[in-house]
Amino acid sequence: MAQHIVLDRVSKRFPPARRGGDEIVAVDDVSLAIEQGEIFGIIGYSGAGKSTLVRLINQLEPVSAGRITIGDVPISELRGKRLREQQTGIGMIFQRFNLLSSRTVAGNVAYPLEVVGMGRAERRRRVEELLEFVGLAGRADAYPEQLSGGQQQRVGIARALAASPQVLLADEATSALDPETTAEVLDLLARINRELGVTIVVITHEMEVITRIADRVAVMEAGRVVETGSTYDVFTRPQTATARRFVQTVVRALPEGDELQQLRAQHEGRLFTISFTDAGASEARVFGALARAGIDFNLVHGGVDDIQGRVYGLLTIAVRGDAATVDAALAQVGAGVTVEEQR
Ligand SMILES: Nc1ncnc2c1ncn2[C@@H]1O[C@H](COP(=O)(O)OP(=O)(O)OP(=O)(O)O)[C@@H](O)[C@H]1O
Repeated sequence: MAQHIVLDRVSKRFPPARRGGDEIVAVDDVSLAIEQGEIFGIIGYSGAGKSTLVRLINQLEPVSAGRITIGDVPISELRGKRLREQQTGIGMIFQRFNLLSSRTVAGNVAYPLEVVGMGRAERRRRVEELLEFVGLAGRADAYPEQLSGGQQQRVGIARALAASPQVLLADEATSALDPETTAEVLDLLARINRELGVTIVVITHEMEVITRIADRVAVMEAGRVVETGSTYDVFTRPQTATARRFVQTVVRALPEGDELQQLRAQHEGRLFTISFTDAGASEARVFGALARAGIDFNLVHGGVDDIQGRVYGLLTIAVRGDAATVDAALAQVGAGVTVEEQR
């Protein structure tokens, strides 16, 4: 796939909050290549620099160092009219929707089209088409306050798509929504990506957003990108402590410390952890091998997760029976499933 948004050693520094204080390095020497047509997630703790990074991509903030290109346009080097032209090719949606309360739904969606000077009749057609696309065809004359949060975000999305952008930036776009509405908005973003081929960058602290729609993910910490990879790889094999902490909130982790002690106290026998990815293997092979050998076991921890539609299993079982028989049975399990004893 072609590279679409490329950050080359980008930094953003803000002046110190107080006189004599330290300069704030919000983004610190970040290099990143986001591919054409992918959904790219950015995660990290509050203050890690995610919002700043996104504001650099659309140049709401100038970079302090480095270079950003979108397609073949060096956007970080443009100013004035040429920058504004490029910015219309980048849509943005926000956590708080940022709609104009004095304008109707149609008026909000039309706003960016008025700014670029599109004529009234064409504008009307485009607004209709956009509202249809986001599933709000009947609500053109409503005011934002008459809509649910999910509907307001769909207006925000229609407005962001108005100028047919090639890039859509979503800054915590579902963080103010309930789980059901979040799922609807994520489905809409996935559809925009699939049907319109728009490259989407999502910043979020909600890991479900990433496992549901992001093809790849970057983990930020203190202004730096500390880890990047496919969502599946980062979530099944996190390399940094920060990534591990995020991943564990959605993907079941191995029992450790107190939890492991408790499992030992509650269950007789040896504890084994079974892990497998989506290469056609599953826990059924382990269960089958134990059952055939007449070995008694039960599932005590973990489960099977879905990451971007792919399976990841990490489960712990307590196994009772003669040690040699258990070892022999587990030796039969074969490739694709890893079985490890928790000692
Ligand atoms: N305009 C600004 N002036 C000064 N400091 C800023 C400005 N914008 C951001 N910062 C600082 O830069 C750092 C990164 O902030 P940023 O908002 O990008 O982080 P974030 O990861 O998006 O966090 P959150 O999820 O809380 O928004 C923080 O220390 C923040 O206080």
